Amino acid sequence: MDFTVITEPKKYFLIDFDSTITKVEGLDELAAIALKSDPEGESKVARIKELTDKGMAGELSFSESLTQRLALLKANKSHVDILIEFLKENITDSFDRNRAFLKEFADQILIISSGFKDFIVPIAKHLGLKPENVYANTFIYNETGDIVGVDQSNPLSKTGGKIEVVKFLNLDGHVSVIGDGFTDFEIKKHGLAQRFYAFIENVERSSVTSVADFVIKSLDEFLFYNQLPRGYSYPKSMIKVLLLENVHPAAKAAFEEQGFNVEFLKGALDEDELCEKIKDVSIIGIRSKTQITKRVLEHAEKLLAIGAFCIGTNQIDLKEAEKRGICVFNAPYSNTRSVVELVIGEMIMLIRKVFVKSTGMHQGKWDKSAVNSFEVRGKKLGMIGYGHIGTQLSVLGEALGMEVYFYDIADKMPIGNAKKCRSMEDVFRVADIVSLHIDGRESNTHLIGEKEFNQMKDGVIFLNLSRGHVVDIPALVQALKSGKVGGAGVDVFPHEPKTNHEPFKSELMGLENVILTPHIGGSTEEAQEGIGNYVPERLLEYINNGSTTGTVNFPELSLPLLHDSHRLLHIHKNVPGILAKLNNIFAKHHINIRGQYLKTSAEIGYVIVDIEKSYSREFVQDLKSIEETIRFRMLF
Ligand SMILES: NC(=O)c1ccc[n+]([C@@H]2O[C@H](COP(=O)([O-])OP(=O)(O)OC[C@H]3O[C@@H](n4cnc5c(N)ncnc54)[C@H](O)[C@@H]3O)[C@@H](O)[C@H]2O)c1
Ligand SMILES: O=C(O)CC[C@@H](O)C(=O)O
Repeated sequence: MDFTVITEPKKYFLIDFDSTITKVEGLDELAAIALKSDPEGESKVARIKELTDKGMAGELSFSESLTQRLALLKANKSHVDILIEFLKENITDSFDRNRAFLKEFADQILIISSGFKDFIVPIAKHLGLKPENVYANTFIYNETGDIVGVDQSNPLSKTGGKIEVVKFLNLDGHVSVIGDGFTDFEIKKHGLAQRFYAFIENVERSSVTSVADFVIKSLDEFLFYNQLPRGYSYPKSMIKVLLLENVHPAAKAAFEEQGFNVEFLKGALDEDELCEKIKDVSIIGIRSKTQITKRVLEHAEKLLAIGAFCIGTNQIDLKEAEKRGICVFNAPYSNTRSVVELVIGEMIMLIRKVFVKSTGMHQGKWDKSAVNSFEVRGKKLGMIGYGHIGTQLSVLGEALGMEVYFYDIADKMPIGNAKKCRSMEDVFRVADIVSLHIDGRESNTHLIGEKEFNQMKDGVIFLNLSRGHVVDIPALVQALKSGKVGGAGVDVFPHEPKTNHEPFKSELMGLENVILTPHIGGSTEEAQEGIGNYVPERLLEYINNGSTTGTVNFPELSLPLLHDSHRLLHIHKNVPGILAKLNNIFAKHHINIRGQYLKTSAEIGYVIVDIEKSYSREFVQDLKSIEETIRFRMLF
């Protein structure tokens, strides 16, 4: 073989091809293409894959694995052409998004592969790499184009071939090897490279990762560690996302698609567990059970954003999060319809005594009677809280022929014929059905107690699908037992089990005409899917672009997409003079500003500056060292 000896420049990147530059093993895919119409094709392909794995894991000598695979493969030139097109569609994601690096460093990037030049060279060209830097095997074809063997004079067709090739290249400089196989590690093992990076974006082999200097989930990580030009400012695979409380799988998929490192847990975590778990988490997704307290936030050194996969955010210390520069998002609309439908269903069941009758029937009791069973038509529906849910219920209630009354601490415009009341008491005095739709702010704790129940009509139907702590439960129990409240639907409780495996306990259990549901007002497939898409979109917009659209605790800014610039995101304490300090640093370093955005709240300021791509490390250091800085990020 005639290998050109490269001595310049000083840094070399030796990269494996199969399952590293592409998502798949070329020879396995060639087998699948060639054996597509072979009746024993599937078992042959499986056998070929098994042999590939054994070769890559070092369990079978490479030449043995190659010989056995080729014997099973009945391929020809036309199959190779199909394979090339297939591989173009299956470039590993992080290689695809870092084409700029591949092109810029093409002279220093060498593909060292036991695969075949026949398909590697076209892919290398496709990525802007140099065909002359591809070291790989070649097929031997007969005159009709069938693959009949491999060029045996090529050292790469033999066990230890990669070592021999790299020895021959005699590279004078710092050599890094990136690959998924044991034979890649062997280059380093034989002293021919300074570092071996086990590449696990496509496949992870413990025999390889256990011997690696670094295990990298993507090329982004390699480029980040080595401070090389890259498509992402920070590798997404190094950003940990923790999703709790069984949020919809769409959320997990949304983060994984972009290469984030996602951990998904079905239940909630208690404060101690969360304090431990949150230390290396950058994004957390929760529902209503996980309490993100001040103490939890004190442990959350890396946390950038919180996603509440629900409406309520009272489980999060929003002020503390803001102070720490952690942006919180929720899903204000996606489950409102589901709650409203459950309220309607429950009030009909309760006012007709359907639930009591059904329970009786299960015990063999036939009670055909109209006594104390009513229609909702013409009844007065009283709501406390007239927000997203209250207003929707107002419309559906009127559609059922009810008269709607509401009280809200904020000045809300009545929808349809709904009547605005001046106090809760005004609502209680008239309503046949009282439904709570207030938020869970702390001051609403025990908003409804003995005094409030006494203000209601005798036999009133009472519904709480808002938050558990807003009702004094012993007072409700008393009101139900005395008959003051004729029936109740309760979906939310002061203490709710963390998971489906924990038992539920409440003084409301066993009472007549009481529907208890396990906080499922928003738990429909439709609502959960909607939330599972909506919240990750907001979180990703923030992480990738800096936009805080829809935040519940941050200055809200919708930013244009980043184009041909670097974006600086500076979160600081809102005290006078910060903008001047920032601008002085820009002036000192002669930075050309392309766009600047600022929004403040009483507590913090959020400044975004888009600048030209060239600037010094000292400039970044100066920005970070502004005393009032809470958080600083760069995006490109
Ligand atoms: N059961 C469930 O599964 C479920 C599902 C979704 C929402 N929720 C809960 O339902 C509640 C309402 O949700 P939303 O989307 O309509 O919220 P929202 O923020 O749109 O509306 C809440 C309204 O309550 C008003 N309010 C707050 N305190 C009040 C008080 N003391 N007196 C009168 N009005 C008061 C606010 O001004 C606001 O208009 C929230 O607590 C939410 O967490 C529960
Ligand atoms: O799904 C949940 O855990 C909470 C649902 C509901 O209470 C909400 O706030 O949206």
